[in-house]
Formats: sequence, structure tokens, C-alpha cells
Amino acid sequence: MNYNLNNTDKTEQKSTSGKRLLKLLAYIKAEHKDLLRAFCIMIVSQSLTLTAPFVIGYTIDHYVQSKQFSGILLCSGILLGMYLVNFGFSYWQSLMMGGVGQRMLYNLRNAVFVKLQELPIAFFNQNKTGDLISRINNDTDKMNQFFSQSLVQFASGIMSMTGAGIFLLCINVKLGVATLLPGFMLLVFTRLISPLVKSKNAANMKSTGGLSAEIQESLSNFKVIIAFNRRDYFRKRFDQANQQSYRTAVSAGLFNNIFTPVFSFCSQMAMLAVLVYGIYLISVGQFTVGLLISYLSYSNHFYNPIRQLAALWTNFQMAMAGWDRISQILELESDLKVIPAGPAKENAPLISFNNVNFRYPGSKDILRNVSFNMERGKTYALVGPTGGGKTTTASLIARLYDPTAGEVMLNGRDIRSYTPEERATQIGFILQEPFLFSGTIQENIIYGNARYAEYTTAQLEEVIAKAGLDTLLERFEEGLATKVVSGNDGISLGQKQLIAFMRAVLRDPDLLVLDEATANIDTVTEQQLEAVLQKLPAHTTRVIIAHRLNTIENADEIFFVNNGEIARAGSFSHAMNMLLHHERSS
Ligand SMILES: Nc1ncnc2c1ncn2[C@@H]1O[C@H](COP(=O)(O)OP(=O)(O)OP(=O)(O)O)[C@@H](O)[C@H]1O
Repeated sequence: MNYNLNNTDKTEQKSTSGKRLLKLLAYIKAEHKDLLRAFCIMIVSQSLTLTAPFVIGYTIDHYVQSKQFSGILLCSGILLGMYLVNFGFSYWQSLMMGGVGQRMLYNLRNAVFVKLQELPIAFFNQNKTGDLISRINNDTDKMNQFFSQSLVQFASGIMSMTGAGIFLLCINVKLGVATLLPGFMLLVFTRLISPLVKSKNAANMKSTGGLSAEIQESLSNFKVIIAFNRRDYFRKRFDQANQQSYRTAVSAGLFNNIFTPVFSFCSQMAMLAVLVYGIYLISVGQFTVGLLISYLSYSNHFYNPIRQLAALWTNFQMAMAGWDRISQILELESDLKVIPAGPAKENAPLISFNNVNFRYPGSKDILRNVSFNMERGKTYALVGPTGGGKTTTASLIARLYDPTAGEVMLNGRDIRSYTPEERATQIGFILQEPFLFSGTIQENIIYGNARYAEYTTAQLEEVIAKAGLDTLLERFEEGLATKVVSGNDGISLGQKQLIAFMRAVLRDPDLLVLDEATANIDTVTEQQLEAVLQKLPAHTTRVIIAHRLNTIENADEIFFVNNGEIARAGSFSHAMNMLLHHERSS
């Protein structure tokens, strides 16, 4: 399945934009009560704002020209009252909408994170971490900017325009049409140019994602860069990504900034129309000075929000481009679905591969029509040349991927019918590069292990001793309280493997897969690990992938994995011969 977020069909993206917008509404729907309240407040607040010019015009026509100061004072008092009420309402409404925006974003970020955790390994193979981080941080922030800051202005701007438009048409239809005409042209212009603005912003976000991926890659590989003195090479790559980001940002900026001058020009044209046509109507006695002043004020109430909307529209386009990139993740479905369980075969081996084929997207066949069984309580070794397919085979055993053809059975049942939780309790996996979290060894060991989650340090030490793991724990001066910092060098790779080993063994799995799990461990410790493996319950099956052949000497069965095939190697010496033969012939 194609999980590459930067390599999706553009036509498909375009056609789903409408649907995506509806999905965004689903996030807003949860806030419908607050939104309704804010909307009602907005209606009251805008009604007051729009009544003010009418009161001013009325005051001019009825009290100013006839110099009735008591009337002027009364109207001024009414206006002051309206402004004060409006002030309170606007503040309340901003607070409410700000909360709505922030809550919506909180839910959105959670949804993206939960989705990322549901997606299979293939997704992470096909996408760069830096780009994903950029989507979660930068793109959601674009939405944050729009929803928490601009949505209120956006909604009240549209309301002000609608109200002012109605007033303009009600006071004088012809003058109203003349005033609104530039606004209508603006609408057409915006409609035509918006897709381009959105695509320019999407391209800019994509290159920001690329830049972020470049930074992430060079920061996580800084030791190799320094050791090989490849600073220039990475500087050049960064410069290229930075230039690309600069170019797309400039191009997006050109389009983003086109709205403001065009909108200002149209608003000035509308004012000119009001003045020329309004003065003409006064001169022929069809209009009053007071009404013209009200009219000019309403034109302002119509065109000022339009000017603001020009800037807000850009924010909206950026938010929508961000939403498209986020929805790309949210719409992905894991292809590792749990299927209904069929009847389990009686007395079946723990693991069976039945005519399994496997290839990575775009790669050649890594396994071709492979069949073998693994029995309970036995130790199996997978040997073979580098890149032969050992880790891939182990990954299929743990269902990190599904075969492209054939089936993998666990306990006589298709492995796809087990939930991830069921699989995790039955299969323990120690990877070549174990991942540890920032925290103590204790926290890392009990991770995902409900049985020991509530154990005190003393209780856990007891369990560790019973499993024969105390000799490994003694390697750490502060024992279970030793601090581990993720991705940091405070702990050696070998020590990481020891912690991962303790973590896997304490889960008491039916099957323990060790992928080069002892490659960075000294021979004395390795013997201690071997002793722990021997002490595992009799039903535990072990699968060991190792290049150091002494590690697999005690295996019950050795499989030679190479060139799409998995062959039984028979004895240890036969496996050695196969390896030597392969080395000579390659
Ligand atoms: N995520 C991936 N995407 C595409 N190809 C991959 C991926 N992982 C591995 N491969 C390819 O699959 C083949 C088998 O790799 P695998 O890691 O299973 O070999 P291995 O026998 O475990 O090697 P090693 O002894 O070096 O660990 C290799 O040619 C490798 O390039």
C-alpha cells in the first residue's frame, strides 16, 4: 500500500477537498453550543454596530440641522450606551471563540497523534520523520492561527458585511447596487484566484516539511557527519532545501499579498461611487446629507471587513492547505487489519509459514514461496548473508508486515486474526537497535506490561532475580533507578540491549525473537544472557538472528535465509559450510 504522503495522486486530492472540509466541520460540531452562543452574541453586537450609523444620520437630519441640542444629547447618550454594550459583548464573544478554537485544535492534535500510532511500520518507512513533525507542529499551527485568532474576525466581518449590504440596499436600491458592484467583482476575483493561492501555500508547506526532514536527518546523524567530515555535503543539501523553501515562500507570498491592494482599490471605487452618485441624488432632492453620511458609514462597514477578510482569506487558505496535509494522515487506514478468526488447527506448531511471498513496496521478492514450522519450546536460529532476509522473516513472524502471498499462522490460526494486544502478549521482539524511553530502567522494563505496572521497586527486583536477570541488572550502578535518556549517548548500545532483553523476558512471551540482540555485548554478558534464555519456561520458543555463530551453537534448528529462500541448514557445521560457500561464491 502506498503510504507516501508526498506522493499521492493530485487529482484525487482535489476531488476530496470538499469532503475534507466536511470532516473539519465534524471537529467544530462538538463545540456547537458555544458556537451558537457566540453566534447570538455576534448578531446582537453587529446589530448594535450597524444601528449606530443610522442613529448618527437621523441625529444630523432631525436635530443638527435644526440645532435641537437636547435631541443631540439624547442621541449621543444612546450611542454611548450602544458602544459600551458592544464592547462587553465583543470581549465575551472573543473569549468564547478563542476557547472553541483551542479545544478544536487540542482534539485535532490528539487525533493525528492517535492515528500515527495506529499506522503500520510501512507508513514510517515511506515517510520522513521531519516531514511528519512539520505536519503535526507547523501545519496544525496554521490552523491554530486561523481558528483561535481569525475565525472571530472572519465571522463578524461576514456578518457586518451582510448587515451593511442589507442597509445599503434598503436605504436606496440604485445607490446600493452601485456601491456593492465592486464587492461582487471582488468575490469573483477571489473565487478565481483562491485555488492558486491554496496550491502555492501547499507547496510552501511541503518544502517546509522537506526542510524539517533535512534538519532532522542531519541532527540525528551528526556523529557520522563529523567523523566523515561531510559537513560541506550536508550544508549543500540543507542549502538546497532552504532555497526550495525560500522560493516557494516567495511565490506563496506573491499570491497571498495580492488580495490586500486589490481589495483596497475596490473599496475606494465603491466610496467614489457613493460620493458622486450620492451628491447627485442630494442635488436632485432624492437624498439627504444625514442619509449620505450614514451611507458612507455603511459602505465602510461593508468594505472595511472586506479589507480585513483579504488578510483573513490568506490565513484561511493557509489553514485549509494545512488541513489537507493533516487530513492526508487522518484518512490513512492501516492495511494490517484484524480479520475474523477461523477455526484453529489442533496440535498446530507455534508458527507456520505456508507458501509465503514477501516484497517491500517497489522492491524485488525478499521471500519466495517459503514454508516452514517452528515448534513450541524449541530454539531456532536464522543465519545467512547480510541483506538475505532474516529481519524481514522475523518481522513477518511479529506481523510488522503482512505477506504479499501465502499465510503466517500463530498457534494454528492466521496471525492476522489476532489483535495487536494479543500478539504483543505472545510475541516478544528485541530489535537490533532497541528503543528506550526517557525515564528510569524500571519504567522502561514495565512498559506495556500490565502484570508488573503496580509493582514497587523491591517487588520488581524480586521478579527480576527469579527470572535470573539480576546479573544483568547488576551492570547498572543505580539498578532499576538508573536514568535513561532517549536517543542520548548516556547509555551504551550494549546496555540498551540488556534493558530491552530484561523487558522482553519479563513479558513471558510464548515466542521470543532476538534480532542481533547480543551483537554489542561482551562474551561474558552474552553467556549470562544465554543462561537466562536456558531458564525460560519450557514452552517458550526462541528465534535467534545472529552473525556471531557461537550464539547459535545450541539452537535446535538452523534456517539459512538467502535469495528469497529459507532452507533447513541441519547441523551447525552444515550451516557454517553454507555460509562459507555463499561467501566464496559472492
Ligand atoms: N523497509 C524496507 N524497504 C525496502 N526494502 C527493505 C526494507 N527493509 C529491508 N529491505 C531490503 O530487504 C532485504 C532483506 O533485508 P533484511 O533486513 O531482512 O536482511 P537481513 O538478512 O536481516 O540483513 P542483516 O543481516 O544485514 O540484518 C534487503 O535487500 C534490504 O535492502
